[in-house]
Amino acid sequence: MLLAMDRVTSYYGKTAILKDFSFGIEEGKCLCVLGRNGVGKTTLMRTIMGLTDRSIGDITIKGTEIGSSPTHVRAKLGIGYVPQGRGILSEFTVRENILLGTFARHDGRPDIPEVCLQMFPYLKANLDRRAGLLSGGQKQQLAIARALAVDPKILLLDEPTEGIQPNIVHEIGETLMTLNRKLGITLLLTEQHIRVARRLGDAFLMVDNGRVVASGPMAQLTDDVIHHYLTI
Ligand SMILES: Nc1ncnc2c1ncn2[C@@H]1O[C@H](COP(=O)(O)OP(=O)(O)OP(=O)(O)O)[C@@H](O)[C@H]1O
Repeated sequence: MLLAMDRVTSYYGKTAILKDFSFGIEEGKCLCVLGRNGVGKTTLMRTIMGLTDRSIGDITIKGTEIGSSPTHVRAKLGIGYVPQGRGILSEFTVRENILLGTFARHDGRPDIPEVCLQMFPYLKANLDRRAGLLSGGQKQQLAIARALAVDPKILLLDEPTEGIQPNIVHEIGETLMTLNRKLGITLLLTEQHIRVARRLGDAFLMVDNGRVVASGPMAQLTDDVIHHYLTI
């Protein structure tokens, strides 16, 4: 397994949000995390990055235990993170936003890796543009480019298509497909669009009330499972 959790419970204050949570993702695969609003999907991402108040249980990357490591150490071990809402700094340029990602590179190189620009011609042509002027889809590209700047083995993406115009959702899906299938970057993402999840994911993880309630190869994500856990 590239990344794995074994019986992890994660807390905000004294409240356990993620409970006894176990899963694994093999190198090169794409795992889609599904579940209704508020079930703990974002908390899962933040727990992997070390951004909740506290967690117990094992979190490993390539067998190395990271559950008590600070966030920057986890990033350096090859975990890139595209947070919900993207976390773009509006007053900074496209270039500066991407460079922010390079701080966590394991080789310490402070330049923009070629892959970031190859993937996103718009960003390449607009490096000096203020990020606040970008469209939602372009900001999402920028957040992905910034996460790629750490040269990650695995990319965590929290709702990458949220708040994006319907016609661009497909485009973001294609970008993620390229990262996974062509560049071999392992993906762990939360996704509201079932069609996108089905197309991208090798496997799924259904979360309810902070626990894994169903999981398996994407072919096993039946309409029944969706109906049971996702419709209100
Ligand atoms: N910083 C925080 N402090 C305390 N409680 C929090 C914090 N962040 C989230 N929670 C709580 O943890 C639970 C899970 O939230 P989380 O954001 O992980 O869910 P989610 O599945 O990602 O939902 P959404 O899709 O709405 O973002 C919620 O009950 C939420 O109120």
